Amino acid sequence: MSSERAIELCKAANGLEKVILRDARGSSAEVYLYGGQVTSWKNDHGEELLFVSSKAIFKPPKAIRGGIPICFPQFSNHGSLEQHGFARNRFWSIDTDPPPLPTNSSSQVHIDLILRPSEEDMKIWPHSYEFRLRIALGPGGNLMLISRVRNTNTDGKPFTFTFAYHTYFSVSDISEVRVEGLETLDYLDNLQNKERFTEQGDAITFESEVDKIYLSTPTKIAILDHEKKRTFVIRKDGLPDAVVWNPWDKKAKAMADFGDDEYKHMLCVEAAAIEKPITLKPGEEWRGRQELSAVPSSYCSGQLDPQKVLQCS
Ligand SMILES: O=P(O)(O)OC[C@H]1O[C@@H](O)[C@H](O)[C@@H](O)[C@@H]1O
Repeated sequence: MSSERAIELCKAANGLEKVILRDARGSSAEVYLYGGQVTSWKNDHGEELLFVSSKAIFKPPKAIRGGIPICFPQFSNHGSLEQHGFARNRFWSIDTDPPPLPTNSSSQVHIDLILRPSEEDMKIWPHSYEFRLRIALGPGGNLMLISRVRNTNTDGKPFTFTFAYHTYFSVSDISEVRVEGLETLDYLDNLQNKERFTEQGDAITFESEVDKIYLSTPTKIAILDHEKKRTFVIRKDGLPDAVVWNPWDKKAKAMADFGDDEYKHMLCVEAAAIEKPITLKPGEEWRGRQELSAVPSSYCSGQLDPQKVLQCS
């Protein structure tokens, strides 16, 4: 753990343990050890940037509805495991002595978590692994997540997995939101038997349920919230795909842990590795990194490059 004063471990809902990170300028993040899940990210004005449902159930075995669930070792129902794998409803531990990372994130306020399989887990996914997750508050209050998955099998066997940072962004009104960086890309539509389509030229806007896996996406994606005059920028490495999900009204009503109207105030854009699953031989390690920033923005229609969106703020 870095700088003790900036990190607090406390008991939260239902006795679950939560780590709070605070940087010198007042940005903060909260992480539940249950799920290794970020449940809050606030800017230096104390504004919440992530969505967590008012109906979220903070109790195992249900995953927490909102924040940044970790989907591992399976995204969605792309395999025989439970939906989105099991990492999001396991208890992670604080990793007090993680191997160094070749980034400068160790100088920032950060916490390292680790997940290893239990004997029960080995029955459903018979592989030995170490999943290390670093959560850091970077310059300007950026939220960085770095995942490292290592194959520690002693039987010589490789394993294969899919992965997503299932980030729920808080938005003012979904009808006023547009996503830039995914136009003209191919996607698999989960609402149409995972059939493959090509997105048309315009930035993506929302007027009904959406559940798409965009393939081979750029490393930067922007979410423009017109009403809030805020732009989220997602930067990602090792995560070629991006899922865009909003349940809209009917699915919202069908989810017990989600308010009927809450779909208006959230959008999931999920940095992911799905189409080409990751295979690791014993001793090999995979790394997947996501950095989120939130900046004030004016409405810049048709800017395909998120960097330009930043420049015109
Ligand atoms: O309800 P869950 O298991 O958290 O999943 C929520 C959604 O997660 C998205 O990532 C999937 O693409 C959707 O198909 C799914 O409905």
